[in-house]
Amino acid sequence: MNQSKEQRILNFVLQNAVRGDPCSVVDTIDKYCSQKEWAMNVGCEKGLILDKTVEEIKPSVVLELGTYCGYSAIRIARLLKAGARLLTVEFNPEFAAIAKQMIEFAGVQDKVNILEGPSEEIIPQLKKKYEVDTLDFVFLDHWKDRYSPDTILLQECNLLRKGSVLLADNVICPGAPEFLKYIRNNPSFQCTNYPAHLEYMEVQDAMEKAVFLG
Ligand SMILES: C[C@H](C[C@H]1O[C@@H](n2cnc3c(N)ncnc32)[C@H](O)[C@@H]1O)NC(=O)c1cc(-c2ccc(F)cc2)cc(O)c1O
Ligand SMILES: [Mg+2]
Repeated sequence: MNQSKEQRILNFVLQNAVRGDPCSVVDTIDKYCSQKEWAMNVGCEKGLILDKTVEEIKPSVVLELGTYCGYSAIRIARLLKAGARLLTVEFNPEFAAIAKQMIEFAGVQDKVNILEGPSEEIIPQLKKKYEVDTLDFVFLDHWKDRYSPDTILLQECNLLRKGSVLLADNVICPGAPEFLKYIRNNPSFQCTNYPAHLEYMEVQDAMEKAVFLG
């Protein structure tokens, strides 16, 4: 049974990155995906925008929607202060299994909890089952047509507080037009656009930051 692309990425990391060194895992994934096989990690250019946002907020509780292989979970977790935690949601069991191994190899497993299932089911469980009060930072990187319904769901579940920050990947490519329309016309959010490129490609993309005003 031939391996999946995600398994090949994991194997390349296990053989070439430094165990316990999150930066080397991130760099090794970028090396593989830029030189051998493209994959939908946020990548290094947009990854820097993600890093800066995390460093600015210094969040205690982070939610990521769309774990994939764990690349952005590792990027975020490596910057979290002691005691801070990342909850990352992935509904594809194969991807969740790859991400678990990637996160453990990077040595950030104590800060990361992978929640397997669809975001629309997990979000309503965050308060009771995962003991979340409110979220300081949310990284949206799952199905692009889920961005706005899940942003509404986060508000309905009282998971956002004044100052909570959302950061959405791919608002240009593949695109999240409904999300942009919703969030930019909503007086409860202060939006900023960060033009960039699709990971590992010279295709226009962008990230959108939205601060919840309460
Ligand atoms: C959606 C994926 C990322 C992951 O999200 C999980 N997922 C989904 N919906 C849910 C849910 N409702 N709940 C939990 N998990 C969920 C899934 O299983 C993937 O692992 N990301 C993308 O599709 C994606 C695609 C591109 C892309 C760009 C140009 C192209 F020509 C082709 C593809 C770039 C990117 O940067 C992406 O991020
Ligand atoms: Mg993405």
